Amino acid sequence: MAEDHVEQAIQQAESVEVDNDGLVDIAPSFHPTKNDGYALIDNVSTTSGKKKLLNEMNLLFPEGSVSAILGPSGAGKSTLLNVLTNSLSSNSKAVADIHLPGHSSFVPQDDQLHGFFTVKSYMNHYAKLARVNMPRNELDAKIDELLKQLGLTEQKGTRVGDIFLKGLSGGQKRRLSVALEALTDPMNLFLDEPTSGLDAESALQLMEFLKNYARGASGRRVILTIHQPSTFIWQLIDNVILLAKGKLMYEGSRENMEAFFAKYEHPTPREWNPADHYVTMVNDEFRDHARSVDEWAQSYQDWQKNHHLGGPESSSFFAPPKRSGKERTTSMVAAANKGTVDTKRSNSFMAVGPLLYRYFLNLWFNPGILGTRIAMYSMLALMVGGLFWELGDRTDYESIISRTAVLFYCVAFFIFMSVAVLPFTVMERGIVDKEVLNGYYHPIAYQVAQGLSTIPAAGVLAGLTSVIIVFMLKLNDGWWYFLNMFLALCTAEALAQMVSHVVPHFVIGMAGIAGLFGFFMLFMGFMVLPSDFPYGLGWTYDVAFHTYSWRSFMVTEFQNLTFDDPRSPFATGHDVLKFYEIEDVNRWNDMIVLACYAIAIHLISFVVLTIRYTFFKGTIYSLNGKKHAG
Ligand SMILES: Nc1ncnc2c1ncn2[C@@H]1O[C@H](COP(=O)(O)OP(=O)(O)OP(=O)(O)O)[C@@H](O)[C@H]1O
Repeated sequence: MAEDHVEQAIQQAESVEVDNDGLVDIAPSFHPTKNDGYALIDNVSTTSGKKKLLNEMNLLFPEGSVSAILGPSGAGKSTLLNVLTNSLSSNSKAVADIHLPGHSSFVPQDDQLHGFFTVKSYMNHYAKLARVNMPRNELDAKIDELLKQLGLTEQKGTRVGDIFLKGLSGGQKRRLSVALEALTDPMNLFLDEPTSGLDAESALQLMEFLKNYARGASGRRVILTIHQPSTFIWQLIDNVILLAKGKLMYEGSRENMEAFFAKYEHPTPREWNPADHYVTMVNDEFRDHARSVDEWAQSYQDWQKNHHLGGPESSSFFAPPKRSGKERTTSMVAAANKGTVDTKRSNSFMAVGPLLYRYFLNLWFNPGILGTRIAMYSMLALMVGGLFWELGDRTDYESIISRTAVLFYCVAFFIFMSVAVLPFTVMERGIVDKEVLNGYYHPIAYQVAQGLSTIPAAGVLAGLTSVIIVFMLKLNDGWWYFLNMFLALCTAEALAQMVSHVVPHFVIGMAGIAGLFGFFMLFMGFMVLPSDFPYGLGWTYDVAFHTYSWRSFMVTEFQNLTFDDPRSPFATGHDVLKFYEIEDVNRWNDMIVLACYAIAIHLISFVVLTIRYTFFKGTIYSLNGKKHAG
């Protein structure tokens, strides 16, 4: 019985037809055309060159096909996907020529989504981000159709959900991630493990959607990694790239794969899932099989010389496309006539508007960002108000100490609380990474939106604390108090955002920013007078932005006061300011310094983000030694 099976498979392998221009028809549903993509990989390694992540391989991504990158854990699937999407990590490099014409979109494995959007409003948001140029009714119809195909029609009004509010299930989130990218009809749709975590029916529906998507217009292709395709899903894959230990085990039509394994005496037992069989046969990490990974790699080299168009030995790899009615399936021909969505994305700066809108929604719906801080600031301002009730009416000695203590607290604590924005910007980074990679906007557009979005938040918090504290304590010049607190918060948030762009985890970011604020508090001129700074540390007084805020608070409060307490060494507020060596301070100058400080930090953030997204990733060199563009 098994022998029959082997015989049948070998016959299938050997029955491939060679046509009169010398090209090989390897399977009826796999016909390269001029739109086919390819990747000629020489090698992928760590930057030190010590570890080879992928060996030499030539891969073909036929037009209209679903290509699956398959292999055991650690085979190099993600590395290959990263090479194809030009998103290699900074400690790796590649030498490869990649030709995947048209716009590409990548759907990462972990769904990078904001929780406050509903399914429909998220689709609309992405249409705006990508600047889809389509009449409203057509866009609505397209969104409805996509949601229908992905089984999300009933969830149209459901929120995505987050840690605060349960929303879509994991599988629904995955399908939404696909719908968001499919909305703008990328030519190359990449997906990392799109079916992991989905139930059998959802996974099948998603794969059917992807297959139809690939066939949906000429020049499209879907490239995905997959761990364990079910038997149903396996039938929907057109093209397979099987990897093990960074080596190519098989590349080509799925339909011809059985013939390859049968030829080398490993046909799939009838009751087995073929994908499981192939992946198991090339996995020698746990136990030895009859053939080692190297032997399989060599077998494939031998095989492709005779059976594959894309082999390195094949002069037809770059041959002109073979086009005839017979060569393309009916669905592909029909699809070729369909248009694709007109978008104006490509790192557009116009995305600032939709990004800003998204930030405001985030502020409004995400209690962790603004709600908790409003509660904390109000509660503490009320406590300060209660403790120092009507302090402004007092002219005794203790009131001088109380005033300086309160003003120190306002600068130190309220600014310190800005650290709360950091976790949310770090957590959002995955979303931004995905959107920048997919070309929705330039990182600078993101930074501008982020910077602008801090203004209303800082305004609300500064307004709230100013009203409560100035009113309850009867402090001088409420407007000055507000302006000072507002600019100090803007600067602190800019700093927290900048730190969030560089730290690997928000805990490290919070520790870093807490340390920085602690440093600034020490050197702002309250704990140590500027003239008492140890030699060589004078610059810290000017660098700490707390300095400008604190001394402006002090000048605003003390400048016109007189004290009638004989115990007080200070007869006037001016004497107090003189003691702190800030009697000549010009508040306007300090406010300008604070504003410039915030702007300078945002400018540094531009540079940091540009480096992060442009230079801080693995380089792909072309086979002739040049750097890969984009
Ligand atoms: N930048 C790197 N530096 C060092 N080793 C790396 C780097 N990137 C990947 N590797 C190693 O290369 C191998 C392939 O990794 P990759 O993530 O591509 O595998 P995978 O097939 O996607 O695995 P899985 O299915 O488990 O996600 C692994 O052994 C991994 O440790």
